[in-house]
Amino acid sequence: MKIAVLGAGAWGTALASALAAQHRVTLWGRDEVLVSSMAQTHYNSAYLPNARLHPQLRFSEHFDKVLAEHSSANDLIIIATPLSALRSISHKIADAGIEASLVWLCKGVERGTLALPHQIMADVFGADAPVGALSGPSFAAEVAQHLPCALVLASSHERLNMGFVQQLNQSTLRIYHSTDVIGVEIGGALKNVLAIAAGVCDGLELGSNARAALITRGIAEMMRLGLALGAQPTTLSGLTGVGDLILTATGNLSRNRRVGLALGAGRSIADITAHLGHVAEGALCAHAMAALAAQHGVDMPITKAVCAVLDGLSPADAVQQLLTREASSEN
Ligand SMILES: NC(=O)C1=CN([C@@H]2O[C@H](COP(=O)(O)OP(=O)(O)OC[C@H]3O[C@@H](n4cnc5c(N)ncnc54)[C@H](O)[C@@H]3O)[C@@H](O)[C@H]2O)C=CC1
Ligand SMILES: O=C(CO)COP(=O)(O)O
Repeated sequence: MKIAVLGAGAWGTALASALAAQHRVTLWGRDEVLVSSMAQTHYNSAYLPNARLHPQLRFSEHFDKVLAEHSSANDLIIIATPLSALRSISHKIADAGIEASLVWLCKGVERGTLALPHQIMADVFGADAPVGALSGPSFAAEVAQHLPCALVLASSHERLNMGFVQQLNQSTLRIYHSTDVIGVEIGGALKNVLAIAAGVCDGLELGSNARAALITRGIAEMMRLGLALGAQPTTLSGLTGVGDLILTATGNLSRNRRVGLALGAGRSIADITAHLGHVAEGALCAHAMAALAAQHGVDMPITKAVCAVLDGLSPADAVQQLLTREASSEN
């Protein structure tokens, strides 16, 4: 299969390299200098410096040319930018009038509109377009080292749901299919916010009991919001929900967890993001997530606490506020 990956950050690069073992893959990046250096060295020095990229992986900085080469219904285009760029890059793809299927990797809720990624795509391409979300517990650095990883491709379109899933599966990359796009996207968006909370908890050295409690109560928030939006409980407890939360809340490769650790250690969010070098979607969408929950009348105390810390409340005070809420039933 011919695949174009648009966006040469950590995840786009790692996935493109993994898929290049079985497909003809072109990685598009907007930074000419980085693309040229990747083509010469087969390393992405800016976003994934320790992984040698697959020798068959192709590179390009020519957006229109890459789209023209992946314009048929048999081709797949994977959008690997942060959520903030999904709408603008999708409009550029729509302008090209191509028939390829589209998959996005970003996780989050759009600020302002409170749209999930699939709603952004429906705005741009219409409700019946062959599009889908690829999500799940997947640190880019591990996928780039060919370590095993399981993902979910969620789409309501037959072409993606069965056809492409079969073709994308390979020995170290197991891809399940799902039609529960909302469930997959809510889990992926919220786990980033909850990973910040877990990082804060560990940054404050509150112990393993506290972290287990926080993650479990985070799952309760994920279930409440997901169910209110029409997600299936089995999706929320699956790879893209609880699975990705376990990874991101406990694994130090997570940028969101590292944001939380640094907040817990007393650093400001402005200082942390200025030095992170990557996107931390949880920090960008925590307020939108809280607004979405409020819109649906869903109580999300941990998400609200993360928003308060991002707004400058001291992490210790945020923890005190969480712990001293009125007693309530667990369920
Ligand atoms: N890194 C990881 O392990 C995983 C990341 N994700 C998600 O994938 C998305 C991308 O993450 P990463 O690649 O890790 O981020 P990153 O911060 O490593 O790289 C972001 C890339 O997007 C590019 N970009 C930003 N705005 C753009 C625009 N308007 N047009 C074209 N390119 C643009 C940047 O130049 C950079 O190459 C995020 O939503 C993230 O949550 C999902 C699963 C795993
Ligand atoms: O989504 C991810 C793993 O599945 C990556 O998480 P971070 O963005 O926190 O690094």
